[in-house]
Amino acid sequence: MKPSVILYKALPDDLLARLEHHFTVTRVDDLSPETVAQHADAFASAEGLLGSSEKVDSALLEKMPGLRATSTVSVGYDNFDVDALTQRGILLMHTPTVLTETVADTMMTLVLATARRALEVADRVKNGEWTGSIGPDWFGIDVHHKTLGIVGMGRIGLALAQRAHFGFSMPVLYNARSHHREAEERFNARYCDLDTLLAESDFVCVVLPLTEETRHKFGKAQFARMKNSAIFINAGRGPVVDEQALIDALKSGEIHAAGLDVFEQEPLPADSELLKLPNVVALPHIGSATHETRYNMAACAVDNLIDALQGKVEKNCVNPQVLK
Ligand SMILES: NC(=O)C1=CN([C@@H]2O[C@H](COP(=O)(O)OP(=O)(O)OC[C@H]3O[C@@H](n4cnc5c(N)ncnc54)[C@H](OP(=O)(O)O)[C@@H]3O)[C@@H](O)[C@H]2O)C=CC1
Ligand SMILES: O=CC(=O)O
Repeated sequence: MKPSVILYKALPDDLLARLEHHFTVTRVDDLSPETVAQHADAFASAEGLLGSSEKVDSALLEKMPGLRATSTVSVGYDNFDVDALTQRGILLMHTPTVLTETVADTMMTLVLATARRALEVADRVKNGEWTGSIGPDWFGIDVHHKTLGIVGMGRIGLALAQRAHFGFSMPVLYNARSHHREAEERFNARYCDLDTLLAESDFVCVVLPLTEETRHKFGKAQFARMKNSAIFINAGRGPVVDEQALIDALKSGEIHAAGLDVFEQEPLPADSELLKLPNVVALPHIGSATHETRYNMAACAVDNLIDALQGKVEKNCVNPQVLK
């Protein structure tokens, strides 16, 4: 008999067929208690779980006593209680690498859009305000040759450094828990403590995972250390930033602008003060959202689950200690 799997995300037809070739698949809309109760037998017998953007915690795991592997269609895994999974001997698989270049492109989009005020002035054109030669109140600031600070020099940070160094001749500063020789040798990146990076960067680009150490790592004190001309970019996770402190810093002129792909609450509430600020570019968490990359992530997640349930895990495992 094929192992049973719960699927809580829509997949392209060919990938669904691949999954169904290996497993008996129960498709659900979400992992809410109501959905779990409605499909109680399927959850109770499931050996695998595949999807994204839903909390997987102890309460859910209680309902899934046969679970052996979870596979998320994302690289970030802050929605998962990793300790609870590991204690129960359940593998957690994720999708690093396949989305790296696309997310770095998104970050560069935010750098350019904020610096050149692309959305703001495009709106003026649409509103019929381009009625003569534009003046300095339409101007932006240069990106090329400015200093770009990267907080989180992992896979995506490295791809961002490549773009900044080769594409825009930008000096690159970085901060992470450890030194990254590849970034230093290939992109001339300079390791800094966080305070130095904040003080010296024209663009502060954050691409950190959400953990207990990174939650609210950026607050009033960090924005105060930045230049008044600094532009703050966040494509890691919203709660890495104290959003109210960011709003205050933007309103008071402590920093110049912000480009954000992630927020403390997603979707961003329509009444968020961020949406009222002309110096904010807010994107709806589209870091990896291209047709090609989202397909590749889904394919990776399907293959990861097949590998995990067949005992063939060689990569993409968050808690490999379960295998020992
Ligand atoms: N907006 C979007 O759509 C997307 C957002 N993301 C987010 O980006 C994150 C990073 O992805 P990726 O680059 O692949 O991950 P990596 O694991 O490759 O990189 C993470 C980096 O963060 C650093 N880091 C972690 N904790 C700390 C800390 N406490 N202090 C300083 N640095 C720290 C790591 O340091 P060290 O190298 O020293 O270990 C590493 O350099 C994901 O976890 C996810 O949250 C990812 C994809 C899309
Ligand atoms: O936010 C997206 C991810 O893959 O993590």
